[in-house]
Amino acid sequence: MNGASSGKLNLIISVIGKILPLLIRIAPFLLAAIVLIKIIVAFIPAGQAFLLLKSTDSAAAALTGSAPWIDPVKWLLLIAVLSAVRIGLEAVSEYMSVLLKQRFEYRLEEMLAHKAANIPLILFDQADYYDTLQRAKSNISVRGFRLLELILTIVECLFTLAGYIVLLTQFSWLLIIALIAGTIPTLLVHLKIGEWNFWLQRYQTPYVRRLVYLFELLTQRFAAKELRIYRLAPAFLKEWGDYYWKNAREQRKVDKKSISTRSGIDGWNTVTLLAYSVYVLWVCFSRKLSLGTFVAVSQILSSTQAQMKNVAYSLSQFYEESMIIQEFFTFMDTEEEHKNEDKPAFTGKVQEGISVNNLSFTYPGSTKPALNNISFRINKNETVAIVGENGAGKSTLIHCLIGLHQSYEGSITYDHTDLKDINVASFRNHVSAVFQDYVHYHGSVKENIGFGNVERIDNLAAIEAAAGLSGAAEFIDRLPNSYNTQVGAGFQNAQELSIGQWQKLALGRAYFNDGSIVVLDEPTASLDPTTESELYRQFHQLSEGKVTFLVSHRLGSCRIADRIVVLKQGELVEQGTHDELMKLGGEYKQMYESQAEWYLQEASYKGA
Ligand SMILES: Nc1ncnc2c1ncn2[C@@H]1O[C@H](COP(=O)(O)OP(=O)(O)OP(=O)(O)O)[C@@H](O)[C@H]1O
Repeated sequence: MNGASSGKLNLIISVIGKILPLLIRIAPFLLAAIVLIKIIVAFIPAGQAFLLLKSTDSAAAALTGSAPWIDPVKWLLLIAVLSAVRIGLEAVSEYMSVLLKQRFEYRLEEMLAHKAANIPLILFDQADYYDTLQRAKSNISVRGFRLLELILTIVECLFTLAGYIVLLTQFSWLLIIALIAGTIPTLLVHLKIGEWNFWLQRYQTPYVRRLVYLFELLTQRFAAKELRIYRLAPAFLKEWGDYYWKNAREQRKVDKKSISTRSGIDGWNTVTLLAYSVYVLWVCFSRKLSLGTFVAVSQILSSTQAQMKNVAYSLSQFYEESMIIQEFFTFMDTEEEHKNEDKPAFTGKVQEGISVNNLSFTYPGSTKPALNNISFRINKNETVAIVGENGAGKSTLIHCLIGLHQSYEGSITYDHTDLKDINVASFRNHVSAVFQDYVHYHGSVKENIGFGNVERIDNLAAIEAAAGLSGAAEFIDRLPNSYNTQVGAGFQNAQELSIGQWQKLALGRAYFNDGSIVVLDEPTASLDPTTESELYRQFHQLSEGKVTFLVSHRLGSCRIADRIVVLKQGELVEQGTHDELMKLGGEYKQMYESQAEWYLQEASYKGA
């Protein structure tokens, strides 16, 4: 066996080795019953071929008057009984397959979703991750079950072939060897075709993702406004069409090659069948065998060739599917976030302070660090404002501080424990966050706030209190079903909210969570001035007795912070209180004054 074939075989064996144990764990009895039925059904054609021989011979005898006419009828009746048994067993096995399929599909999708929820956040920023995920999830459940169907088809065909071969041993060994040898080209050709299709799919993954993205731009709500205002639809449609036809052209090329190769091999099979038939005729003639033998062997011949072709085709399909399923298992091998389950739990509250020492972080694939050698300290119960121009590294710093990015250099210590030595789940239990890109949960208002702490999600009084603090209560009371109103466009009977209202719900989540570490990354970007002022007025309610990280471009709001950290191109350039930084006359003062200037100009313009 050459290297390429052993590689194919290894792949097939390795995939079977992963899929079968999974199936056995999910539904051992169902699987066993289906396999048993397939094996019984597999022997029926050989039995029918034998009965055909008997019925043909007894019909020939009845026609010459040497046997009663009822003899062939008995044999024909038995053939019909076998057909009925086959139909009944196949129906039972089909229904069992539906049951098995549901369990199997559920398990594969559950594994995929569980993995995606536990991999490092950083992977979500990498194209490679999306390509692997796209390949892993592309109809994974359907494909997974298809593998099982193919295994069962191959098993059934092999048993049917075994039955035929037992019958043929009585006739000619040479014919058996010729039949097996004649199948090898068919098998190789189908494997090759499977390989062509797989590599095409693999190569096209990024283009297919682009296609899907463009189609979503054209059809989904998030881009609908800009598409109309900037009249972008024709350009996107053209790009979508270009990608569509690029992929289609490549697929056509592979299909053309596959069809012509397949036709060639079908031609070869026709020629070999003719040769086998002539040989059978010659054997029957020279050994003076009965007409029934000739008819039965001829039927076995064409059935054997069809079954062998089926095995070859199923094997090639299996190989193609195996290569795709392999992507699923590759994805399942992705290393998960460090959970530090064996490490001590977080104390629940910062008792002394947090130290950031020489913290650096570089995004994968990037040559420039997003954070470069940053050091500062935060005391207990302090509010720290992190400011800086766009792209300075504020969000990245926050993600490191709360352990969402784990692959940083340097250290972050909470009291005297390194963040990397704290049990992650216990730490996250105490973090409340409003991220810049907070989520719009398409569900009820109650859930949108309650997701801040799912363990207390049924505590409506606490949810209402959180909504009161975040400024959401007022608009919630005006909603048709108050806290039970379904929100988020695109679902039946759901009401869409304004961006500011969504942000108030996100703030409500943070209030409801009541963690001792609070992250507010642009928490008021979409709030109206009155709500924003109110939020900062009652800021102590959110931050009292806690450590709060606040990112805001509205520098006026940073005055409530005990400490301000100024970032520039990933480096910490200044830190201190508002007054200290104003006195320093550096980056912060310049930013603050350029913003204040605008308000002053506005005031003088109004006064004029
Ligand atoms: N996923 C990513 N992959 C590579 N580089 C990234 C990624 N996310 C951010 N960056 C880069 O890291 C730097 C810091 O980004 P970050 O989002 O932390 O800035 P920021 O100060 O929060 O900006 P803004 O004020 O615009 O929100 C930027 O140069 C940005 O281009």
